[in-house]
Amino acid sequence: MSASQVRVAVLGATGRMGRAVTRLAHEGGMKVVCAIGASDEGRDAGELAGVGTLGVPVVKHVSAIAHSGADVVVDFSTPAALAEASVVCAKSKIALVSGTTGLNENALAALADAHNLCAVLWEPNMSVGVHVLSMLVKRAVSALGPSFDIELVETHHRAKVDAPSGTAIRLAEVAREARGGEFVYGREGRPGPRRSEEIGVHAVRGGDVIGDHTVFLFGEGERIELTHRASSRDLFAHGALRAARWLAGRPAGRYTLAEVISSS
Ligand SMILES: NC(=O)C1=CN([C@@H]2O[C@H](COP(=O)(O)OP(=O)(O)OC[C@H]3O[C@@H](n4cnc5c(N)ncnc54)[C@H](OP(=O)(O)O)[C@@H]3O)[C@@H](O)[C@H]2O)C=CC1
Ligand SMILES: O=C(O)C1=N[C@H](C(=O)O)C[C@H](O)C1
Repeated sequence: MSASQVRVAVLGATGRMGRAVTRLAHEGGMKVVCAIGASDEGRDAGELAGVGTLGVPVVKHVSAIAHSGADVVVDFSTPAALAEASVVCAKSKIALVSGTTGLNENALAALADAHNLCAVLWEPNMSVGVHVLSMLVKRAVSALGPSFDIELVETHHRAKVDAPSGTAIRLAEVAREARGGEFVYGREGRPGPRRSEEIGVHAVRGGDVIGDHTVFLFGEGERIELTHRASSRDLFAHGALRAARWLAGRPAGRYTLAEVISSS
């Protein structure tokens, strides 16, 4: 769909990502028709996002999506809110783009059910740069072979509630698919010498870091470090809105950012 035709419901509209999504959707000519947040009920979503009054008051209930006229929901919220939205989108046949991380079994099951009834795209990282990073990781891990040790370090702002980041888990999965292995989350005590099959995953939290990911590949006498650093949340919001434009109107199914990038 062209941007001006797409009607968007923003789930998590009062949050860091949701405000960026609302602002960039509006600036990009999309119509924000619904805004959901746990607080700030009744406040205008455009004012919260710094783009002036949009006439879209924040509502608390995810069920509002059903009657909003939205073509697509863009979600950056919590696993519980995403689980609820998956059910509403599935029933109402509304497309769902979600970047929420730290998903529990309930949210994963709700998303999996929704794939059968509406178009769903869930990605732990909506940036094109991280998409390319994961291709580089796959290639480097395969080329270097088992003599190189794989460790991942992610760094995020102090307010992040899940660890390790969804992106770090995805990158670790990419490495494991390339050559097998076993995830080790942090180390403490006396774990003994590192085993070659370990894929170490480590989370650092502090300040206002938007999101850094480094994949270390340690060999004898050399190492490779593949790093992505986000310096603005806008890149994630842009990626999610690009996906939303692409996904709106598509048949039920599970879609990926890779498909969006390769075809739009
Ligand atoms: N895939 C990607 O590219 C990215 C993913 N993320 C992920 O997105 C998620 C949100 O991140 P961020 O914006 O920083 O977090 P925030 O805490 O700033 O925002 C969370 C939003 O969810 C809302 N919310 C919480 N509970 C409910 C509920 N029960 N019903 C409706 N809304 C609810 C909050 O409302 P209120 O503020 O009113 O309490 C808020 O609007 C995280 O999982 C994060 O990891 C983040 C960046 C990029
Ligand atoms: O919570 C965040 O901020 C981010 N979360 C995502 C994740 O968990 O991977 C993506 C990004 O790094 C920012």
